[in-house]
Amino acid sequence: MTVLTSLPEWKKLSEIASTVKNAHMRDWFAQDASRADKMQLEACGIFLDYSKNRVNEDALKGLFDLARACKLETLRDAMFSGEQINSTEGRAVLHTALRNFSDRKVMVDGEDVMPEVHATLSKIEAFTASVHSGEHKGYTGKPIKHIVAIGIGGSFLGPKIMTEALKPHTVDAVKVHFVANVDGCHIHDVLSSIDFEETLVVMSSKSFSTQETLQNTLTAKDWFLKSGGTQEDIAKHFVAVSSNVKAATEFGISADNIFPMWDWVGGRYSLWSAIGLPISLALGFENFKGLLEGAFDMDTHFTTAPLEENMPVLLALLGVWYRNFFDAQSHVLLPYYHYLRGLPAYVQQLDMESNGKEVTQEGESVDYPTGPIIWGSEGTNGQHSFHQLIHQGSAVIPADFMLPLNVPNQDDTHHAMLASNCFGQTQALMQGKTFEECYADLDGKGLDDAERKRLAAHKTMPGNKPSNTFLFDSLTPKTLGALVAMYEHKVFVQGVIWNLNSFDQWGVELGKVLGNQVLAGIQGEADKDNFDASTQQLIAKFRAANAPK
Ligand SMILES: O=P(O)(O)OC[C@H]1O[C@H](O)[C@H](O)[C@@H](O)[C@@H]1O
Repeated sequence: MTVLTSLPEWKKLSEIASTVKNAHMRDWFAQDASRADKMQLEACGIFLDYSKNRVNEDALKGLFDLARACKLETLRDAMFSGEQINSTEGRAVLHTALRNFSDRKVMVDGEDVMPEVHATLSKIEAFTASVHSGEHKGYTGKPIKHIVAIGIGGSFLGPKIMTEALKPHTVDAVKVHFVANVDGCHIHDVLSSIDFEETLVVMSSKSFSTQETLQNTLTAKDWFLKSGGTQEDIAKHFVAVSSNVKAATEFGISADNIFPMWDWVGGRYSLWSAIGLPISLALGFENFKGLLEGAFDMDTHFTTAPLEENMPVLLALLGVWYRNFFDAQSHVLLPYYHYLRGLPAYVQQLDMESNGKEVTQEGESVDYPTGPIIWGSEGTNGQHSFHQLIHQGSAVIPADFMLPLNVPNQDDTHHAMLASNCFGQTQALMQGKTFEECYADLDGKGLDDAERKRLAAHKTMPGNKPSNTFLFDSLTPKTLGALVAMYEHKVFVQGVIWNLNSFDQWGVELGKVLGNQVLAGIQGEADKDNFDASTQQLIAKFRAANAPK
């Protein structure tokens, strides 16, 4: 038995869960007219209605007791103060320092990192201004019109999805194109549509060793040189963001053109660092700063609000409740806002790369489920496809619905329909439709009783399906920053409860190593006996199809 499952708080929750499983939220709402009023929270411009969850007062109390038993507050403070909580890599975890607008010093190895953070922000601000004003010119004197942002994983998803979410704030001066996949089709499509004299490449790689990013940058460099640029002109057209300044300079990026980041910023937590440069270029520095300010507000809420009123803590505990006591295997995110459609993919990396682990901090196997599968897409589209499984499938799938109360260029009819679908879905999931209601609906349809019962069974929706609903005024940079930080802290809290190191990613690292070994096999530079029979067969097929004709 692990420490977690032997805690009395854990055992108590198991008992509470067995009672709660027999209750229906429909009845709770009928019995308590103030349920919705009691089960809501507001923080940093985000309103949360969590009343449509399968929790009563006992369950909530039990969950907060569990958080305290797991020393959540102590570990939270350890993260913020720069302790090396990433124990397998010996690193501090300080993405919160990147958006620290207080006077608080943040110490790493005895040194305050805030001056470096501020200097980098100033560099981003100045560079953004010089590109937007046309002061930074390409080597033929033309202003920059296109930014090709190359990166993958955390060096891609954050910048791309935040830029997309804040589309109404896009500047006219430049167009930002994101390239992640090593599939040559992607970079080809981008480069073939733009003029190299007006293009700036931003290469983002914390490690400066990621195959996809290096190759895409080499391809862009090759394109630039073949189009007519020279080696000396590269400085005006290529900049890099990396914590590995040595590798970046060796690659040919001039030292002045390197925006630094640090090993205490995890890849999936890096959009707040210079990895966010493409966001600043796409939206303007003030909007990038707005994101950071919103995240800082959420950090302040997370570190100061009592656990019972703490949004990330509450969300995390609800997630633990379903994952560990209701066997929920996944969690769905449903933004009812077209521009926020990428958020599920963003949170997918954040959550699954952080808590997709099965050993505890001490290296023991867990005896409880950990990180769920995160998925989702924009509403209302999903209603016409996968929502079926959320309504009537056999698994519990907790859902996060989110809706801005106002949108840019608002068409009131469209917007009212969007909202009504969002709210209607949460209502349908909670209430369901009983067999008796469905049976009654089939009265007078000329069916015999057996057929009427058979059809009613198919139409019955059990309900009792949990959801959170988030509302915000409109999706400003600040609100988005707060929303993303809220999910970051939710993931952190779950990592604390599950006693995981949420900040390494050894599974992904192995994939990178094996990918390079197989590449050597494909290029005929590795002994085939290095590979299992299946992989040998696949390599052979590929080599045959690509053999010189
Ligand atoms: O920024 P890079 O060093 O190129 O890394 C890019 C990505 O690589 C890996 O896949 C990691 O798991 C991600 O967390 C990281 O964001």
